[in-house]
Amino acid sequence: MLSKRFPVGAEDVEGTKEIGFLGFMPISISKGLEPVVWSTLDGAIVSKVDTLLEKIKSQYSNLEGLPPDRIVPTVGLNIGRVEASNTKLVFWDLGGQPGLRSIWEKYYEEAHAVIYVVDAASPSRFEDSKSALEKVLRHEDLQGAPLLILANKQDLADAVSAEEVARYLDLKKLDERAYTFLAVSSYDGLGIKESVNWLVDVMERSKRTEMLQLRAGANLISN
Ligand SMILES: Nc1nc2c(ncn2[C@@H]2O[C@H](COP(=O)(O)OP(=O)(O)OP(=O)(O)O)[C@@H](O)[C@H]2O)c(=O)[nH]1
Ligand SMILES: [Mg+2]
Repeated sequence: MLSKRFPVGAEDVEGTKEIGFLGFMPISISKGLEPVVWSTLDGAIVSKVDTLLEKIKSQYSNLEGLPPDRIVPTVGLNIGRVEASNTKLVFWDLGGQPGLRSIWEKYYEEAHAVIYVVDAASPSRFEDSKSALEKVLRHEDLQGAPLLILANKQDLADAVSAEEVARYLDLKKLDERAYTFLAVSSYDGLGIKESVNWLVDVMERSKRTEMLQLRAGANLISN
């Protein structure tokens, strides 16, 4: 279904179910600098998606993930493929810097679920996280998509809990989609398996997954 628009597609692996695609919607701000300015590599860049994706990949394969000091801010798109609970997952990691957020919506239509990563150790950025996420959720192409919000960086002493992130984000009108807030650390792996399990479970039961699979089948037939 994706192959026309994206270089990534769903390949079949024997014994696995194709469950689909997840949008990683990171928030990352370059403190007033132009987003594509690479000098923001000094740690001013905020949230932690590549690091998280590498951790997920290493937990679900025998391969070592990239070490955090080799990870640079995402300017285009990173793709991670993982097999968990006999289910094949494809993660799209999109850059979170403000100037890059406009490309997120190109991926909404075909996303089965959304993971939104918040830097739980940076409360000063919660307001921006909240407004960017509200915009994501208002988009009609993401209707009914399950939402996993991760309070990342739990290895840091000043990180707030998932409950506190939930309170700060104070999301309204989420009742039509499955969602949850979970605490994770992309450094030590806390909460990662629980997060992936939640996603797989919810996606398997989601009407949106059903709708996307039907549409993919119809596209195959018409081609
Ligand atoms: N302490 C701690 N630092 C983290 C964690 N996850 C990521 N970082 C650090 O946060 C910085 C940014 O991480 P990235 O993974 O590049 O974040 P990103 O959201 O992909 O950033 P963009 O690609 O710019 O959207 C890096 O310095 C990481 O090492 C974590 O769980 N704990
Ligand atoms: Mg990134």
